[in-house]
Amino acid sequence: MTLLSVKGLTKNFGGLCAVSNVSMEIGEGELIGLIGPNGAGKTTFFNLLTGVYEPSEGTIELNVNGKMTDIAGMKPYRVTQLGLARTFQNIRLFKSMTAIENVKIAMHKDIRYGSLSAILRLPSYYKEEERVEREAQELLKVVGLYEKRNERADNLPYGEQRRLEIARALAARPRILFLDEPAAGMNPQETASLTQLIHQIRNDFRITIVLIEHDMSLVMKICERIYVLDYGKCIANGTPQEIKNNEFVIKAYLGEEI
Ligand SMILES: Nc1ncnc2c1ncn2[C@@H]1O[C@H](COP(=O)(O)OP(=O)(O)OP(=O)(O)O)[C@@H](O)[C@H]1O
Repeated sequence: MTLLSVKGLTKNFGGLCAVSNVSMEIGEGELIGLIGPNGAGKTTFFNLLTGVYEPSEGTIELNVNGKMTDIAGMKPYRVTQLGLARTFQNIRLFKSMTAIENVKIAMHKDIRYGSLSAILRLPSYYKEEERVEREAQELLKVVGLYEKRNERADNLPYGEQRRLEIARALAARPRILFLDEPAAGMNPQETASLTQLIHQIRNDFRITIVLIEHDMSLVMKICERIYVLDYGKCIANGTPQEIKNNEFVIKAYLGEEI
């Protein structure tokens, strides 16, 4: 089943065409890689899908209860409500909050008590707070940060901050998770364990994942399909094997190992 359908997506910044006529079909449960040299337009593409930018041209349709719905230009909070969550290339945690507070704050959209219950501290308030606490703890276990749940986010090593961002994105119960360079700044061991984690999340949470990544070992190991951007254009898409052998891709990465 098609979950997200992107057609002819284009974004111009003045005279620069950062994303040019890109189309992409994403099926439910797929794990898709988006690669390309620096400045190819990958983050801009994510920003268009998650409502940060309005497209200059093109359509973005999300399957909402079986109906393809145009989400292009919708506000980011609305896009999140419809089931798209993301992490950022430059980590955006609440630095002075603890790990668990960072996860809990992302659950606000489905908190089930009213403001009156909160002010009067009614039983429904405590019950709901317990549920949120329990779910946040479970998510921290998934990403391997349960023991560090009470540490401030900015005291965590870089690799753990990236994992915390993933837990926070999962707290929004997404249908599609967009990961922007999740392995950036990680050493080879951290990257290997992150690779496993992403695979496990896709299988356990039964969600669709699209990731931007420069680490080819990660991309080639877990992505079922890969799209390649170069100067804003999609120059190839296919299985990891097809991408490895694609002459346009080899040219775009001239001299680099794919
Ligand atoms: N808000 C903006 N205003 C003007 N130009 C922008 C803006 N955002 C991105 N660009 C330009 O658009 C092009 C694509 O940038 P983008 O960040 O999407 O590339 P990328 O593939 O994610 O790169 P990297 O791998 O280095 O993160 C670049 O030339 C960038 O300078």
